Amino acid sequence: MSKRHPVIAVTGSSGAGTSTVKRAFEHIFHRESIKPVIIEGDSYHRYNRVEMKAAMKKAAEAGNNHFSHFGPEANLFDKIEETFRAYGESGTGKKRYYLHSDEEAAEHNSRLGSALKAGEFTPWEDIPEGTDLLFYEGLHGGVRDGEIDAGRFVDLLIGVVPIVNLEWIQKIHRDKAERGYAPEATVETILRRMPDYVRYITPQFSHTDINFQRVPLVDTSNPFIARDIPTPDESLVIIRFKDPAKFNVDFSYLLAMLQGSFMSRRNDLVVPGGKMGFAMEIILGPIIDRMLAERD
Ligand SMILES: Nc1ncnc2c1ncn2[C@@H]1O[C@H](COP(=O)(O)OP(=O)(O)OP(=O)(O)O)[C@@H](O)[C@H]1O
Ligand SMILES: O=C(CO)[C@H](O)[C@H](O)COP(=O)(O)O
Repeated sequence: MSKRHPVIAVTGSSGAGTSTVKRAFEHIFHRESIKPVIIEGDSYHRYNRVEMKAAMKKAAEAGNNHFSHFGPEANLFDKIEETFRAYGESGTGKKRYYLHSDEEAAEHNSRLGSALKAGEFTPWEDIPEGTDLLFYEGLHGGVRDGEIDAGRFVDLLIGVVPIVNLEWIQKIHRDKAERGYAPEATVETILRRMPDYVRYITPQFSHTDINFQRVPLVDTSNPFIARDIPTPDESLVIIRFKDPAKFNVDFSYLLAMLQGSFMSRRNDLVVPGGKMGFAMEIILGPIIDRMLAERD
């Protein structure tokens, strides 16, 4: 655990909503004049898009149809752990980006003067000096694999976990709207990733400090034909604290502030979906403030 250089990680499956939660954090950082270095989990993929296709084909020829972006073969788990450790020790490290789309490629090409294409990585760059904290958002912020345990160097580990039907609806919609993938292709991806999902994604949520689990209140029985993502008002969010005392969580205060909220278990607070952003601000803002105030 670091005090001088705190590390915060938001971890969740593809389509879970970690990018959406990142935006809530960005509001907190902006309002509190906090200078983060933001690390995107997809930058720790092992292969670019062309290489990944070739690696999947090779694995399939050897009888493995489950080679996926969720597992250790297609990611640099050791580098995630090393980045958290190095930043925690010295506030330094390297970062890069995986360019999902032409828009993202254009943005980085104009910054770097490069001609990178969608599906490629930017070169590794030094993390700028003088940042207040490292903020990771992606698939594997708390991943464990053999000797690797990325979460041991994380000061605040947050899980973003809609129930799985909702996660798939969100993934299918986002992949179509923002990444141009047909729903059938996304369903194939979900199927291919399932063994790694169970082995490497879900176990993280037993080690997270706080989980945000969105639960729809409308029928999502067949996520593969759903036309719309249930709206915030059509959902509840279960917020589960692993150890409320660790972060001085005051449930009475939260219940009073969050109209319509209730406790469903000793550590589980339920809030209306539309209040998720507000709940994040009043829960996470003070935790981050304290983390920064306690820096030695
Ligand atoms: N709380 C929410 N309410 C309504 N829609 C949401 C919510 N969270 C996420 N979504 C929607 O779900 C889709 C996926 O969300 P997002 O892009 O944040 O996922 P992600 O976890 O970052 O995925 P990836 O890791 O693959 O980039 C988006 O269309 C987003 O608008
Ligand atoms: O969201 C993802 C993982 O979080 C993507 O599936 C992954 O980054 C690969 O992207 P693509 O298949 O578009 O190259």
